[in-house]
Amino acid sequence: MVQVVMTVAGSDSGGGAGIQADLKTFQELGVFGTTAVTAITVQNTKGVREVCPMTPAVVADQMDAILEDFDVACIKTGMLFSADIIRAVAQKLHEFNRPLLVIDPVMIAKGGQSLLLEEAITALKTELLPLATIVTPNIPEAEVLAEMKIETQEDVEVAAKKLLQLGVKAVVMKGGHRKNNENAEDIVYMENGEQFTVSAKWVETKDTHGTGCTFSAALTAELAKGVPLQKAIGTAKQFIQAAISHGLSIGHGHGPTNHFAYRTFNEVKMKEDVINES
Ligand SMILES: Nc1ncnc2c1ncn2[C@@H]1O[C@H](COP(=O)(O)OP(=O)(O)OP(=O)(O)O)[C@@H](O)[C@H]1O
Ligand SMILES: Cc1ncc(COP(=O)(O)O)c(N)n1
Repeated sequence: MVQVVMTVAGSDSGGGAGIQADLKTFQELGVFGTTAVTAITVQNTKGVREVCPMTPAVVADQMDAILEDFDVACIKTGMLFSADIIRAVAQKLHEFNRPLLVIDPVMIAKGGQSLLLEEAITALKTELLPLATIVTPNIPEAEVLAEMKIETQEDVEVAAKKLLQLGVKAVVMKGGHRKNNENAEDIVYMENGEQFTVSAKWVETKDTHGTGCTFSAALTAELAKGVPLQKAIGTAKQFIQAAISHGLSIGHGHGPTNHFAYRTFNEVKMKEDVINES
């Protein structure tokens, strides 16, 4: 039976990030995607021109409609925009028995525009993160959530541990913003103290619009299928690596990643395992 997943995120009219990236990724990985739209963004590869948030009640109603009808195996959150929307989402998760939850703590678009109000950070930390199966911050997002500067490898670990203390079960510290990261390494910290890395090959490209959304959507799809966490993260890494390295080069700014590359270029799938135990 096909697994149903839901993304609670913003719409990207440019199609490379947000709800659109999530649905394309879900489709490619064989799960049935549903949505609760938190905001409409007027956006293309050159940036975000306008943000039009939904009311928290409409976000909650969309979640209700899906969760009372389908047996949703895994939910992911992306752009949540405001504290009120975050509270509405957290309340629905409690009401519907907290399914598996992937939180991509989206804060700032590649073009620099804010996708999360500053007033929402406390609600994200105190109301939503404690419900997470896994959270996937990039380095600037981890700095905000852990309230510290991240410069060294030790800083990455200290910040991850702070997030685990909020009640998150696992943290993927994504490496897309780390300097000299030629293995595109992401580091995963688990609540039981285990850690491992996933790595690939750094791709020199400007076409990275939606990398974080696509990675967390792939992870959501795999978890929904019952794949264990470590293997699910490995597949998500292969999916995003294929999507970046076969970038589409469309638009005039940061082009989108190629969501169908993982399926099309199966040499990537056959690559040796991306997981490195430490
Ligand atoms: N140029 C690149 N080459 C290879 N892998 C990359 C590259 N840029 C990002 N990645 C990988 O893509 C995934 C997403 O990481 P990234 O840090 O870019 O997320 P993000 O900043 O949240 O994305 P977004 O900007 O879309 O929100 C990670 O696995 C990261 O290692
Ligand atoms: C609706 C929405 N959600 C997420 C992102 C982040 O993606 P990026 O950092 O690549 O711009 C975005 N730009 N728009």
